[in-house]
Amino acid sequence: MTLLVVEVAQIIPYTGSDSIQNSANSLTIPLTFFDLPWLLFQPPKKVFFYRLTESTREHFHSFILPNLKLSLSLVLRSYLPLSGCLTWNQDELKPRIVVSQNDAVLITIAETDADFSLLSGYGQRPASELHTLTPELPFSDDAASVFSLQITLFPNQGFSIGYTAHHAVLDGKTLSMFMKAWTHLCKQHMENRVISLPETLTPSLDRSLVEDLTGLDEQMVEMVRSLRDDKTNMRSLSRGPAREIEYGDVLATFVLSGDDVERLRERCRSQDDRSPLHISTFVIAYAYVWTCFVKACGGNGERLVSLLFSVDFRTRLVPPLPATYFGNCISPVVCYKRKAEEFTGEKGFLTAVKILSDLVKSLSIPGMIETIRERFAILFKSFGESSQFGIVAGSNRFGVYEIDFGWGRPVKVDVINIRGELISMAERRDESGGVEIGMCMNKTEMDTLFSFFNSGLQN
Ligand SMILES: CC(C)(COP(=O)(O)OP(=O)(O)OC[C@H]1O[C@@H](n2cnc3c(N)ncnc32)[C@H](O)[C@@H]1OP(=O)(O)O)[C@@H](O)C(=O)NCCC(=O)NCCSC(=O)CC(=O)O
Repeated sequence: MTLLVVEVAQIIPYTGSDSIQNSANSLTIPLTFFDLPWLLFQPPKKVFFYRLTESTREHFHSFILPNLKLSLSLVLRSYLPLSGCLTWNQDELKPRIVVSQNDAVLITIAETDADFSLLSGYGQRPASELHTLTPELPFSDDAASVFSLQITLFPNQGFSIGYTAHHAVLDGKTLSMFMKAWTHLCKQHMENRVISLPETLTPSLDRSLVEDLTGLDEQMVEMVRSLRDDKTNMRSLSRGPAREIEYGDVLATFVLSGDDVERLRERCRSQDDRSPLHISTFVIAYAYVWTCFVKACGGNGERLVSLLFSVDFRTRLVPPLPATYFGNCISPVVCYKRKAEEFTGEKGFLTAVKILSDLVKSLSIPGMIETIRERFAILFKSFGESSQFGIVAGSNRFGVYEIDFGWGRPVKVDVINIRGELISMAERRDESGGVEIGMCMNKTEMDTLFSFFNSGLQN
């Protein structure tokens, strides 16, 4: 495939015709202890595919692109931090997001001759081609961009919107809310309606809502510093290199229908009717794909494996944060060092369900936030100690298939920064109750995984 960059534009938050309003586009907000550990992670990358019957170059450049750009500028007015950057001054404990007048979101406009139907499908797709649909997110020691976009035309087929975001600035829930807000304003603009965001899509930037009563900010900063490879610049905002995509890697989407989930739920109940299990769609889907993955990896059954997922604490804090809180309000929960053979036997799926069920149930135990630093520290220490470390990006609650700019819902949404046991999850596009699971690995491993996945559903 070839990808031609047509334009690199900067979109600044809309200020109207009144130049005095420009000063309203300046902002400084500190990171919280929820944000700080994510300085050590690679940025999330997602691609939304939109199929269009009319996607000639002419229509794309004269109609679609101007509407996307203008509505982006409009929505950035409410989502100012996205146009800024992270900085970490010598006299400050922690980094902050700084937005100055005329700061902008970098947007790359490209055109590709790749096969839209292939890349936006569910089967095995070349990971290297999918990666070309998301932009770089510039960073240096002194400053790191927060958010960048790439809009790619597949002439006469459709277009994709890919983003790369700084994880220390916002989590998946905020990113989904932003995308929905952008679509909301795009549709209002195209229909010549009054431009305004509903409360549910208006972010709350109020950092005073996240109280640090026990010095967690300082503890998190210390932890982040101790884990940096480069000890010469303790305030560096550089990140290590992203995991290389390997030649021959393919990304595929595994689907569990609502009926599949229900059958798997029944399988748990029939194997264990004593323990009160938390058998949500999320638990069933993660447990099922995890057991298939561990089986597909083969190898020594004694090897140690761990599994983790992120929890949204907005509704779990006392008092809760607004659902519209902008930033990170997530923290991982983990089951460490189980033997792989626990997941490969007849009761492997039930074992995984019980572990995940216990982790979800543990969330109601007081002290989850007070111990957040210790829990992250143990996590970072343990990364190298397990052969496989299951992690879920995304969620089956983000409603990504509702992200419709006015030309129809996306035909497909993919998390791109996944590989191996870092998997992604989303709800099904055309059915409530099911799940889509993204995975990326080499083709031979993927074939093996597919066969475990499909045969396991037929039992
Ligand atoms: C901890 C959890 C994973 C546990 O999920 P569960 O689904 O098992 O448990 P739960 O208590 O939330 O929901 C249990 C049941 O309650 C009901 N229920 C609860 N909340 C609901 C909601 N918002 N919409 C619809 N149903 C809901 C459902 O019936 C569900 O069962 P049923 O489902 O069977 O109907 C989740 O609560 C959570 O916090 N999810 C968000 C994780 C997150 O933000 N990840 C992104 C990380 S950032 C990232 O990765 C970057 C990026 O994305 O870009």
